[in-house]
Amino acid sequence: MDSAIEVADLRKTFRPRNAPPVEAVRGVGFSVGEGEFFGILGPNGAGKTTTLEMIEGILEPDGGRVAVLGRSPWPHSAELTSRIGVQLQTNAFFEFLTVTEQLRTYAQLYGQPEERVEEILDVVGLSEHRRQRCEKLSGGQQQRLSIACALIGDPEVVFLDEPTSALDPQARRNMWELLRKINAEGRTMVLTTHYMEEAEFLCDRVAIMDSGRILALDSPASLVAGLDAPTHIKVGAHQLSDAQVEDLTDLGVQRENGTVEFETRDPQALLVRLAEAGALEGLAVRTANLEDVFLGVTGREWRD
Ligand SMILES: Nc1ncnc2c1ncn2[C@@H]1O[C@H](COP(=O)(O)OP(=O)(O)OP(=O)(O)O)[C@@H](O)[C@H]1O
Repeated sequence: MDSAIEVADLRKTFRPRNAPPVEAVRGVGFSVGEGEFFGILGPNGAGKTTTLEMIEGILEPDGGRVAVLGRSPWPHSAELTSRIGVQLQTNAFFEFLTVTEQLRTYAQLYGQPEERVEEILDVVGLSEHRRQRCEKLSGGQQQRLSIACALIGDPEVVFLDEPTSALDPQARRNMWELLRKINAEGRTMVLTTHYMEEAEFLCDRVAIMDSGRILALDSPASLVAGLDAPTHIKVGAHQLSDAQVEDLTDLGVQRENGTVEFETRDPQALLVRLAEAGALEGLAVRTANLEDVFLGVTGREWRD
């Protein structure tokens, strides 16, 4: 796969006037293949936005190299700008414009024909709201409009900074479907998120970032498989005597709020024995996920 983005040893330190310097990005490197859906996952303050802005050409790096479609994004080149799409923060819309007027303005800036506006309204599912003023849209609709602005120039690479923050779970799912569709058109996607589930659902590969560094990078499935973590099986505690719990315990057991949770490396055998004991009520099985990967690489619990 040819790469759309190459990043090597990227660094940025902020030097606020009345506060100590903040080393936001401390030597980050990765490449993103053409057509890949790439995610940067990390908690608040990990350095995701700073990294993204240096790749987009919004922020000048202190050190390291970035190439997007074979070109350096800093200083700005109009040629590169026309080939990338950057999702706007939703509060960055032109004031007092309707959805159509907003998109028409962007279409003109990108030298796109008028028809492109209708096309994009359809892609992001905002056709019905075309005459609505931007500030009157719901949170989810505003996020869709910001993605429409990023797509209007028909970009090869699309950058999304936490595109589903502040959305309710249903709107988030709808947004995931939209982002998948955009990626399926052959566009390279780079997304930052602090939602594990989002990274797991959307991304071909994920870089886990914390304190300005990338601590792990692979497909979500490989990151989880690499952990070799046990499976957790939970059932209602009232179904088992203490002796039975002791007998069934493999790696460990935890009791909480009327449940008993076993940790095991042989979930199949444990499930059979629980079935034999007639103790499957309230059954919940949890295999390892990216949360466990984060714990594994940082030693800290993940908090959204
Ligand atoms: N302009 C700035 N001046 C000073 N410090 C900054 C500036 N921008 C970011 N930082 C600091 O750099 C660090 C990384 O910030 P960044 O916004 O890149 O993190 P993030 O992973 O995107 O977090 P979030 O999910 O909260 O947006 C944080 O400690 C932040 O406070």
